Amino acid sequence: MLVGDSGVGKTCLLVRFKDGAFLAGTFISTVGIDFRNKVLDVDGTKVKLQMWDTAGQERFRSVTHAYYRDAHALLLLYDVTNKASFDNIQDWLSEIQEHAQRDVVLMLLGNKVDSTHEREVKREDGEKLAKEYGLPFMETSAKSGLNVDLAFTAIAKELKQRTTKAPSEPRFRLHEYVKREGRGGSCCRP
Ligand SMILES: Nc1nc2c(ncn2[C@@H]2O[C@H](COP(=O)(O)OP(=O)(O)OP(=O)(O)O)[C@@H](O)[C@H]2O)c(=O)[nH]1
Repeated sequence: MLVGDSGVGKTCLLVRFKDGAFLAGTFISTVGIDFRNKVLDVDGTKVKLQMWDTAGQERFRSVTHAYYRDAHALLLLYDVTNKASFDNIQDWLSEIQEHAQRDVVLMLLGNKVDSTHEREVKREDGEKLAKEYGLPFMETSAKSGLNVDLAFTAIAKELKQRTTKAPSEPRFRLHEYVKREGRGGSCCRP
């Protein structure tokens, strides 16, 4: 499930992952909740991800609350060009604590990293916040595609392990995987 303020790029991130395209142009806010499926090959196993795209607008909050309970993983997004969306992360974390399952997989993403000139949130600030809450963190761009597949693949690997891991299999380590595989945030032309 993707959560975060309105306009941070949740729908675009999902569309980039699902269809490999960027939704440029007019911003159409999600109403309530929407979902898309994608089947991934994770180390030889087919994993079907059902991805719920929530509305960031305050007025839909009660609708999205109802979905937290069933979510296995949450991608919490802010927009690196919008400081307010970053400042609101703490409030989102409180919501998550209140409504989501205790063992939900949670990842923090700073999106729109392609907009280098408009950046208002430094990468280090994202890293610091993530560290404070013990969250895996990456900067992404739905526009350039930076780290988008990686974020969803990491989640899929973690979820697959939680359901099917044999005792003899090595443990998948989400934090380490994201740190190792994630690419730098301020490069990459669209
Ligand atoms: N430059 C840039 N723009 C982006 C990126 N992702 C989204 N946008 C733009 O940001 C605006 C909002 O994107 P959405 O994906 O609709 O935002 P949302 O978080 O789903 O918004 P709600 O549905 O209201 O919660 C759109 O105009 C997008 O084109 C990105 O990675 N880079």
